Amino acid sequence: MILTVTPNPSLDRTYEVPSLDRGEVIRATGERMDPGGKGVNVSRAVSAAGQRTVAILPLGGAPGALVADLLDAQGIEVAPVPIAGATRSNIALAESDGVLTKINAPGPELSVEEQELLLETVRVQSRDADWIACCGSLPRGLAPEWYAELVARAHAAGARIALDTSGPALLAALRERPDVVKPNAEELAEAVGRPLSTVGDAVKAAEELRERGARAVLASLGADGQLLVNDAGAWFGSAQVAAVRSNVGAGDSSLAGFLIAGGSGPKALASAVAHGAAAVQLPGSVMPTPSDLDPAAVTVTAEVPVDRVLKEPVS
Ligand SMILES: O=P(O)(O)OC[C@@]1(O)O[C@H](CO)[C@@H](O)[C@@H]1O
Repeated sequence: MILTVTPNPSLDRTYEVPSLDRGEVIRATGERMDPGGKGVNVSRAVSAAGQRTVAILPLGGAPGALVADLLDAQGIEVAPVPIAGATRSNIALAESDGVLTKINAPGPELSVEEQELLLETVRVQSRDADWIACCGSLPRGLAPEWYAELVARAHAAGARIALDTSGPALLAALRERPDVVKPNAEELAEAVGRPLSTVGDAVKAAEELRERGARAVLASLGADGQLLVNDAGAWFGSAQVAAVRSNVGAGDSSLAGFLIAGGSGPKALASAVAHGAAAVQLPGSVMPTPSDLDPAAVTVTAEVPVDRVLKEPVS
């Protein structure tokens, strides 16, 4: 079973607009609502793959009730933590030329009691978890060390941890040796405090995260592909993608692909790449089902193209 923890979930609202004109009233040509937050998306992708998952998330207010309804409609098992504040709504503005602008709200503040209940819910649910995926930003009230605490507790209970977060929360958690961390290129560059211009720069940054405690690093490099670095070596994976529709949730789909394929080694990387490539070709944060995957379009190699210049370098 893959357990996911999303401390700061969201009601994701996507508006399709012809173009973004600042200061103008913009009439949307389409809109959709998805239950969101990175761990929630991982659960949606795991469930779409036919594997068991439970999503732990604080839920409150009308947006929280909507998120619960949407997850229920998708058949996702949820362990909700009721909170007094209202779950945030995150907005995505998708322009017709494919450019997407996202506005992520800070989310509600969790009281000390709610934080405790969240940790207790993780403890109870983690009993039959093979993996616990801890994903996304922390809501107000949770200290940057919160994920570190969660990793320590989960390891003590014998579970493996996949962590997808950024900034101080990522850095603080490294010392507890998460089994895999999943930064994107920006998060990787931020973590090591230097720009990334080549695939080799990303390999060096991933090695540095391993030196600081991560057992494995699964880094998504956007259109360039994905990198897996662990104690056995480094692999690079990429896929042919016909047309990108939305990259919202693509990293979450990748992490789900990685975990459902065992969570280590090149086969899991190939599954991560296939899931990420399928997700970007679907609208909003729709997660792929097995029929959306095209494993034949995926290449994974141990000959990492270290000199390759990134299409989307991080300065
Ligand atoms: O603010 P965070 O927690 O970093 O990210 C939240 C979020 O952008 O991540 C998901 C896509 O990965 C969306 O469903 C959601 O809106």
